[in-house]
Amino acid sequence: MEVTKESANSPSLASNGGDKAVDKLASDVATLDVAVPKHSELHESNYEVEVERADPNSPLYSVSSFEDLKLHPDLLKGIYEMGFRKPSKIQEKALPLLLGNPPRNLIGQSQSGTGKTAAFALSMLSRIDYSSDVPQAICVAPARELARQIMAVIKSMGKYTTVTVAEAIKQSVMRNQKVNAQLIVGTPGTMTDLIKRRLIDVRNVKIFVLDEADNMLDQQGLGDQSIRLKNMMPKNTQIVLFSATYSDEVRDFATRFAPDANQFKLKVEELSVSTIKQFYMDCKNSDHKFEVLDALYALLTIGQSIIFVQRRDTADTIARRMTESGHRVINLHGGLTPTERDQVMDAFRNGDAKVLITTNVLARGIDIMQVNLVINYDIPTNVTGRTPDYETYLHRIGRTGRFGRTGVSINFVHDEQSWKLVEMIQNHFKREIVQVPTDDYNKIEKILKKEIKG
Ligand SMILES: Nc1ncnc2c1ncn2[C@@H]1O[C@H](COP(=O)(O)OP(=O)(O)OP(=O)(O)O)[C@@H](O)[C@H]1O
Repeated sequence: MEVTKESANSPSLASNGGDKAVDKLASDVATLDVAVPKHSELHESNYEVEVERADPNSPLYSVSSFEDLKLHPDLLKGIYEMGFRKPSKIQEKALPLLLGNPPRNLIGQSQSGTGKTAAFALSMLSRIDYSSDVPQAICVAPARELARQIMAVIKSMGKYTTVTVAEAIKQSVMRNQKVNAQLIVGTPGTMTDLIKRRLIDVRNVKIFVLDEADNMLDQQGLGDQSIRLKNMMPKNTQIVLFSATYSDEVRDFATRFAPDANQFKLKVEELSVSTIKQFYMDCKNSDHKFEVLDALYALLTIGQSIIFVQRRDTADTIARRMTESGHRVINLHGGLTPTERDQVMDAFRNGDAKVLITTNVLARGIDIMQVNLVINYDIPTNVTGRTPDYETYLHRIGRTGRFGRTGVSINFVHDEQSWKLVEMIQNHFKREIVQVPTDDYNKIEKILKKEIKG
């Protein structure tokens, strides 16, 4: 099998494009490492991606180029400058359907970290009439951090267009100020509020995107807001839903929310990404979990990691105890103010902080290439605590292993119930969750280093 060469220094970049301006830009950017995050182990990471992409069964595999997808040359410039060379499978398959006329709704599903954001961002940017200064594309996501991240992607992709953009998240809009941007990304509460107060005029909206759509339709409050929002849009608005997961019930609801949609579905055994290795550690009791965490972080110095807990107060406690123990950690949950949340997220994103403790608020969508370890300090469960929250589990571990890179996830088990939950998760996704010892740190170090390095 031939391995596709895709490093940022590839000389063959955009060689099949017809547009001179794009070719020129492609050769200009060929020497730039624009897509390379500050702290990544670049060469190994790119190698992993190349190998993964050569496999036709990989969600990153595609036969076409971005030029084949008939994107506007200005958008091609933007995506090449981001370091993208070839579409992923979901981008290759969804973009032609999303851009077709008359516009048709879409319910998209693809594994975590496989480029869904670009698929809907490029669709929004392609649908806008740039001569008209009114809102035309609206996107909502369940958390402010995710909305901000989507906005950053849109700004990069749209860099060579004249698109005007705005964020509809708490504290982003001045009181009573009208939002005239062509493309608006936000959280459903603030978006609803601004539309209701006629600060966003939705009469010319052509495309309405729900990222993490299953979550947006499923959660009580969010679901009602999403329906309300949809009802505010013009009748012929193209509705686009994306997620890595749709439980059967949500899929049913989604097909009513986005009628007559083109659909992409994954089978359950395709859901988890093979490059994310899954482990569990058998702790003696809930106190022992902290000791194991503490010892683990005395070993781990590579890359960045996220520790997920179920409750805000646990996040605070773990953060305090880890700090007392001499580790540098940061902590983010819904109890912080918007400004605090932004500061914490920015510190993690730019690599100033290496260990982030958080709740499910960051389980979905957050894309930071250098995260190579996810710890489920608490296993995600449904309200009863008796069954796993399979979707949240998949999204949480999907914060690592982005776009074909390797990653490790470790589940902490401390009693029969949590052990059962892990077993149920293993059976559900049909992927092995391997035990690592809690008492042999040499062995743990070896296992983790091997997997984290790929
Ligand atoms: N065609 C491409 N070539 C190279 N990198 C890409 C390409 N498409 C996306 N990426 C990169 O892959 C990473 C993951 O993409 P993205 O965040 O869109 O994943 P996702 O499918 O939305 O994941 P999640 O389900 O976790 O939300 C991003 O860093 C993005 O820049």
